[in-house]
Amino acid sequence: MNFASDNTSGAAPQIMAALARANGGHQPSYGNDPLTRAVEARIRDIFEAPEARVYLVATGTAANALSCAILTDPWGAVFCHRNAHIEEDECGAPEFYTGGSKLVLVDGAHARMEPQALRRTVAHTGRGGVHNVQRGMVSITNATEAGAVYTPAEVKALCDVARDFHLPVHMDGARFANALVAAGCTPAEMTWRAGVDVLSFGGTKNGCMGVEAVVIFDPARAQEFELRRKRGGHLFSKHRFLAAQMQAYLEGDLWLHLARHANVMAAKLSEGVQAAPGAKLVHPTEANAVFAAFPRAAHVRAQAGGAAYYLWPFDQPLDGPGEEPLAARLVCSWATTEAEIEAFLSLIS
Ligand SMILES: Cc1ncc(COP(=O)(O)O)c(C=O)c1O
Ligand SMILES: C[C@@H](O)[C@H](N)C(=O)O
Repeated sequence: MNFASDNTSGAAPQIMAALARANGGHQPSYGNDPLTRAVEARIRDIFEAPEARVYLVATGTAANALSCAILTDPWGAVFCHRNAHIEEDECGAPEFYTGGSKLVLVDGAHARMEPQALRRTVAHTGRGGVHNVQRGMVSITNATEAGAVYTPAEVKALCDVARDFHLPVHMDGARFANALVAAGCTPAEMTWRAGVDVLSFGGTKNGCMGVEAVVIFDPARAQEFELRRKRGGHLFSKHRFLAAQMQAYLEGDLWLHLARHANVMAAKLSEGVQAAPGAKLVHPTEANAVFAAFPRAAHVRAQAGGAAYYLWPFDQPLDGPGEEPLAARLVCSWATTEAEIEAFLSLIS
């Protein structure tokens, strides 16, 4: 029973088979191979964006930090939610790769930025001239760090605020497939049609071994990304192995099938947890993660029974003071089974 993260799942068999198939003979390096060309074209097709530029990297943090670096000056603010991954879990990589941009935090329920809160925060920034950081860019996470999903209309509402201040928008889509399946829209509707300029299109959490695609909808921004990717040490020399994963991921809509499975498992788990004694959701279950509080005794039984998961927030101890129920983050993936869910529910009920 592993609900610790979708990062703990293995790679889907189709991905591993694709890696083995791609391992024959010699291929041009650094992304000059035919497989990479094919994947770039496929992604432009999926996003209905023939002018988009596509770049593969191996981690979501690299995708996010390099995306921020082409969207803001070092003296610019990166407006993001206070629980954004780029704020809480990337060890300052966005600040590092941008040359020192300041992350300016915005509130909103379920780690979704609230448009008026964004507007107020941006309006307040940079009014003191050289004495203040300037307005730089906006970064949205979809699905969010609290398992919620922005609809295209909600993405557009934030992008409209950004546009009013002439700011570009990045989307951290480490779980983009989960958000897309949940929202039931097209990739274009969830991104550039809503006003997103650059997308970190995740594959790793959703069944790949390690690949993320940065999709840059304005080709004028591409050259700088190419230089920053190489300079940052994120240009894979045996690039065919990133491309092979991404090609298999997109083949036959595998990416959507894997995400749908994870979301369905999370919905099943969420329903079961809510029926458990003393349990309640702390965030809505909209994608592949369940955020719920349940009694400490249930946590003790679950962990003694072999369930792997994190308390939420991550750093609180199970044996700390107090009697109130403790919250947990329970993440489902392409590999989650109904048997795992039934076993977990039996332990907490
Ligand atoms: C929302 C979100 N964005 C970005 C990342 C970064 O991905 P990576 O750990 O591959 O750097 C993660 C990691 O799980 C994540 O949860
Ligand atoms: C660091 C942790 O948040 C990781 N990104 C995960 O979602 O599991």
